[in-house]
Amino acid sequence: MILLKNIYKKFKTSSQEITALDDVSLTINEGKIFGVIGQSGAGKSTLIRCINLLEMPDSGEVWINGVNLTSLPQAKLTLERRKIGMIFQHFNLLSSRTIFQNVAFPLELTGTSKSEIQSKVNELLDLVGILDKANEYPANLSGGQKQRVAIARALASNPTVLLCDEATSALDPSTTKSILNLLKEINQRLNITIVLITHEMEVINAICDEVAVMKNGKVVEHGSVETIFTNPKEQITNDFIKKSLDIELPSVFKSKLESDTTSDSAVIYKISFSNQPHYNAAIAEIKNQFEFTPEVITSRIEYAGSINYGTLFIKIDQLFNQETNIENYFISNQFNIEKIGYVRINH
Ligand SMILES: Nc1ncnc2c1ncn2[C@@H]1O[C@H](COP(=O)(O)OP(=O)(O)OP(=O)(O)O)[C@@H](O)[C@H]1O
Repeated sequence: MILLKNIYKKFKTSSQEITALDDVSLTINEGKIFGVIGQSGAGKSTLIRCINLLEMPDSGEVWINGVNLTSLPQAKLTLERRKIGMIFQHFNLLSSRTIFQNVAFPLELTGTSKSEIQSKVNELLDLVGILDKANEYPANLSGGQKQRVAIARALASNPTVLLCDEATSALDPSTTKSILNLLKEINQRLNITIVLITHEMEVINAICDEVAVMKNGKVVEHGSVETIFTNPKEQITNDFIKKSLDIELPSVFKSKLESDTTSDSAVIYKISFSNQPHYNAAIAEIKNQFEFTPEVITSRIEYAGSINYGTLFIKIDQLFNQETNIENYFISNQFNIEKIGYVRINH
């Protein structure tokens, strides 16, 4: 378990004093994947760096598995730090060492025997899926492969905690997905507690059990991902959720969008919902009640645990005179519905 108690951290520059962490307290339970989200400058990096004391808090305590790291003398702290692995946005690999030698590095520092290093590094490279790259240099690897090496290196000292500092921010969406899947697999197979920081709710949604939202150096809201997604209390949390779900009206409709209705117009609505039956059920019920089926132009549904979130655009031809009924149907069934504009049917 990781316990942060009343952590404060200020930075002084020549012109100002910045409060990066302002009385942050958090409990991160063993074996969980805990995400910290916030905008740039919110204090996420400072927070994660305070967990392994790469950054020393001005005051407050950091406890890991019952040990108060903030009270330890340097030599003992060095030993405790070995139980905390860390990976970074830009991988931080040693360019003059092969992949094997990069992963072996922390083991060499602790005086591990050559034969032990050989078997441990091979085991780790196999775990992260790049055993075949053992003799390559980092320059010859893709971003995703480099992050796999960094993960293997971070696991070399058998840590109980893995800190991930924007570990997927430099990766494309499909590589991000594969690295997040790998982190989830490691969490489950090795029971390692993972703390990750990100500015994307999709990352939280993909693998985290719990989330803390940071703003101006404070944790403004935290809880299980399901609870936060279902019932966000802060505007900033709402904004992150919305941003992660947002879809655009396809350009073919956008270019024809008008603000006023005409005799041959169809209305375009944007509809959003959470924790609801699939929108297909609503469309089927509308067809049943009003003998008219709205056209779904585009849609997106995501899940946070068992809670779904969806956004869709629909088009309703005004000729059938059903748009008010349909609007009311969505409103009374707890969907948010917003009229975006009109498109002419015959243009
Ligand atoms: N070494 C430093 N010296 C001075 N100011 C710093 C230092 N490190 C961080 N800060 C300041 O502390 C605040 C919090 O920074 P931090 O890097 O923790 O935020 P962040 O949420 O991780 O942002 P980002 O997503 O942009 O990395 C910012 O205002 C930043 O400018």
